[in-house]
Amino acid sequence: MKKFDAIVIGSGQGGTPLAKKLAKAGWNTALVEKRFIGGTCVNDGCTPTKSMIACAKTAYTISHSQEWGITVSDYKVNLEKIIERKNEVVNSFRSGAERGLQKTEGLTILYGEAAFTGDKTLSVKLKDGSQEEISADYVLINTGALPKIPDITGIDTIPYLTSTTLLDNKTLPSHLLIIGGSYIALEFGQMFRRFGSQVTIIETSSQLLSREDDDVAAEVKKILEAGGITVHTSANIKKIEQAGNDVIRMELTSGGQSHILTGSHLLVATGRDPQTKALQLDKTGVSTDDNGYIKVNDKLETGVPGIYAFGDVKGGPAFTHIAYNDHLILLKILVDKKEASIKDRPVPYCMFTDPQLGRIGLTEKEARDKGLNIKVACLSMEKVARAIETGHTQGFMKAIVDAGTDKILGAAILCEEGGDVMSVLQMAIMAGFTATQLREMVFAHPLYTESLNNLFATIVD
Ligand SMILES: Cc1cc2nc3c(=O)[nH]c(=O)nc-3n(C[C@H](O)[C@H](O)[C@H](O)COP(=O)(O)OP(=O)(O)OC[C@H]3O[C@@H](n4cnc5c(N)ncnc54)[C@H](O)[C@@H]3O)c2cc1C
Ligand SMILES: NC(=O)c1ccc[n+]([C@@H]2O[C@H](COP(=O)([O-])OP(=O)(O)OC[C@H]3O[C@@H](n4cnc5c(N)ncnc54)[C@H](O)[C@@H]3O)[C@@H](O)[C@H]2O)c1
Repeated sequence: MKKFDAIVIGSGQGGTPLAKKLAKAGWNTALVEKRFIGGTCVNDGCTPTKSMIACAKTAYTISHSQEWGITVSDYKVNLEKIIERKNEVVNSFRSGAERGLQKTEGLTILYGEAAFTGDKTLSVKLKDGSQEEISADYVLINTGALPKIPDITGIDTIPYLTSTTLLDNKTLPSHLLIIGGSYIALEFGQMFRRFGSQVTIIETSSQLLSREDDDVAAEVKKILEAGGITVHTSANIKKIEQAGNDVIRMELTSGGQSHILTGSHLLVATGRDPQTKALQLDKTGVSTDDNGYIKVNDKLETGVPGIYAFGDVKGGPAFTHIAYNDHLILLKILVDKKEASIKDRPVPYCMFTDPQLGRIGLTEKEARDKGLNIKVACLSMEKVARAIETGHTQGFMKAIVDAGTDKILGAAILCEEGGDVMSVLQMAIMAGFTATQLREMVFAHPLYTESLNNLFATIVD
């Protein structure tokens, strides 16, 4: 049995930098990865989707070029080329990360699947079929999540797609049915609509993006529908079946009415399940919740001292920047021997539809549910100079302000580059700036951020 100081399982956005930095700090470290270096973000998530969304935006701009006074007589979407471009970006990110790991002294990479045999001992089924037994004082689990498939009658009889397999599907769907109405459904839905597919989104909740305020969700729905996407909310899918070659038939109710939909392809985008099964956690004292997520405390430690879990596999917000921040917290605790915790850290995020939805802090609903005395600032993008000049007037900016302290509690920025505008507000929140300070701050003209002056002017009594 080979003995290490630390074993990191999974090379996601947390595991890769953590393994590298532990080794650089002098820890004899092993990194176990069963698939590709880089994990979900690089291989199946952020990188490939954002690369393809950029192509979809180009197609959209060309198809609407008349609005800018430019005539383009013809254009064609070449999905194979788009996938090729996406693969080039993914491969460059993956091989860059792999090279960085390979040249790190004190780091052993094991390409295989890890399973616990005891609290601090693991068996790795290597890709060449052999087995390696390893142990360490510290085991750090970063095994991520996989698409969740809901229990719907007939779903197992059809060749459904997931966010992973759709990325390499070289046939443009004539009609893409999408189950789910959150980030994955909306980013892929708009992307494929812009590539030329007919798209229908089927969501079980009463609104898209069920965690967001209803006015934000309604505006997103309006924008998607204006782009030609059909949306069913409050949907209950009764049955799915293959109804002949390339025809998928779905029976559902939505809004109290029965519907029969037919499509050429089906994307299942109903959330993700943690990758904990293969780990054989029953050989350890590590416990999971009812959904299989590993239970950790605010310091990311499981019930077994020395075993930690971080990133998506621990549950909570599933974003790359959260997995990355988890690794920084672990480094502080393990290497620097300092106090650090995930408690009360900001959780910004951005949905990469067009326009983007940048989000930070409390929603209006969350603030009201907490009984806070708030003011709500809201500015339509139709009143923003930069948006009018560039022709991006869909959406609005909204901020929640504490009526007593004038401090900003949260924001939803639904506009072109909404993620970046949200990040400016995130820094303002962290710095403790007031709404009045932002209303009076000098921003360069004509930027989207300049409109923060006008956004906060909407709540002046
Ligand atoms: C389509 C899509 C788009 C997304 N877009 C965004 C976005 O724009 N912004 C954003 O912030 N987030 C986005 N996300 C979420 C983001 O990708 C994840 O939150 C992030 O990748 C989680 O990283 P992680 O380090 O927890 O795990 P992962 O990146 O999932 O890595 C886990 C790794 O562990 C390996 N592994 C699992 N089990 C074992 C085992 N037993 N032995 C060895 N190795 C194992 C896996 O092969 C994998 O490589 C997106 C996700 C998807 C699916
Ligand atoms: N831009 C980003 O940051 C980004 C982009 C994509 C994914 N992600 C991450 O990936 C994770 C997974 O995303 P997701 O969109 O799959 O999951 P999600 O958990 O956010 O949403 C799943 C949606 O599917 C719906 N649903 C579940 N079962 C259904 C059914 N039977 N019929 C109809 N609808 C059903 C739910 O009500 C929910 O709206 C997210 O947690 C997110 O953090 C992030």
